[in-house]
Amino acid sequence: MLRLAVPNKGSLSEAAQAMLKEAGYRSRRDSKELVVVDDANGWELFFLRPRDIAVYVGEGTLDVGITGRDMLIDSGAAVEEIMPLGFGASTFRLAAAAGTMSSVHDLDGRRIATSYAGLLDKYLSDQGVDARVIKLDGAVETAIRLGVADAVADVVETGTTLRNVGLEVFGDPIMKSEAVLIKRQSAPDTPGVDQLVRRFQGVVQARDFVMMDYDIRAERIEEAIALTPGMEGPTVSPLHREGWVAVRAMVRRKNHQQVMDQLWDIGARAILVTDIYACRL
Ligand SMILES: Nc1ncnc2c1ncn2[C@@H]1O[C@H](COP(=O)(O)OP(=O)(O)OP(=O)(O)O)[C@@H](O)[C@H]1O
Ligand SMILES: O=P(O)(O)OC[C@H]1O[C@H](OP(=O)(O)OP(=O)(O)O)[C@H](O)[C@@H]1O
Ligand SMILES: [Mg+2]
Repeated sequence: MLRLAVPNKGSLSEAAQAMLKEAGYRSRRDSKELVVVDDANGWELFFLRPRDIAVYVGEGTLDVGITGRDMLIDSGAAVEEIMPLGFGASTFRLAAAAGTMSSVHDLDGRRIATSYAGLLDKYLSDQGVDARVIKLDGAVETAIRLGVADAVADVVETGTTLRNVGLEVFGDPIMKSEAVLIKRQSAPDTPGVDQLVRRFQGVVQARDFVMMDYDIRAERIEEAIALTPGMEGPTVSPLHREGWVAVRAMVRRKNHQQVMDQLWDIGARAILVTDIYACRL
């Protein structure tokens, strides 16, 4: 049996379980279940804190894990990224009371609160800044108000948490993160892990693309193919109506409305867009 680590709580937990389910793996019945055996696929799933996952995988006790890229870097564990998973996007940033700081160099000799001390230490030394890092477990935004720190370094997604306590980001973003699949550094490829990666890639692609079907006059087909080139090339089939063809192609979800506008302008009609339930490209 291969072993996969899945976040048991926090921002990545639900999305990671949804991905496993879509990829055909068992998920847990309730949030108190810490180990799930998926006999059909030959995997044991371990539900662990996202922060600990890189450590377990780095020690070689688990084959692969799902965690945040920021947590991977923060852990300093001997792990490497196999693939990004397309959820849990966030940016790791510096913040301070509005108008008080403008660059990382303003932090020289100051105190910075964070729950990502490994990541912050590395950034400060790369930037040649000598500051004191105060390691906290969470809710670090409050540390400034309570006089424990002059600035914070934390995950920002919508910015709501910072705004609520009157803080503002400053300096360059430290890093962009998202959920990633990880393995131990230079661990050999195994068929079971390759299969999991292919399934996850299928889920990411099924979410990224839609299927587009439309009818168009045969003489406009080259223009249409330029707009919807598909993967290996679109499927073009004859229509019962003389001089018309039907086209079927995968299109990036985020562009699909623009593509529909452009197809309409060159005379395409009966344009249909459907979700892709699963795929292997
Ligand atoms: N608001 C958010 N939006 C998107 N991703 C986030 C957000 N907060 C954290 N993350 C990401 O989720 C990952 C794990 O963070 P999370 O907050 O779940 O862990 P934690 O702080 O250890 O757990 P908890 O918050 O339950 O104590 C990190 O990679 C982080 O970048
Ligand atoms: O920009 P926003 O959308 O407001 O999200 C960012 C917040 O989300 C996370 O907190 P979490 O809920 O994980 O609590 P924690 O600080 O205890 O980890 C993170 O630490 C920020 O506080
Ligand atoms: Mg958190």
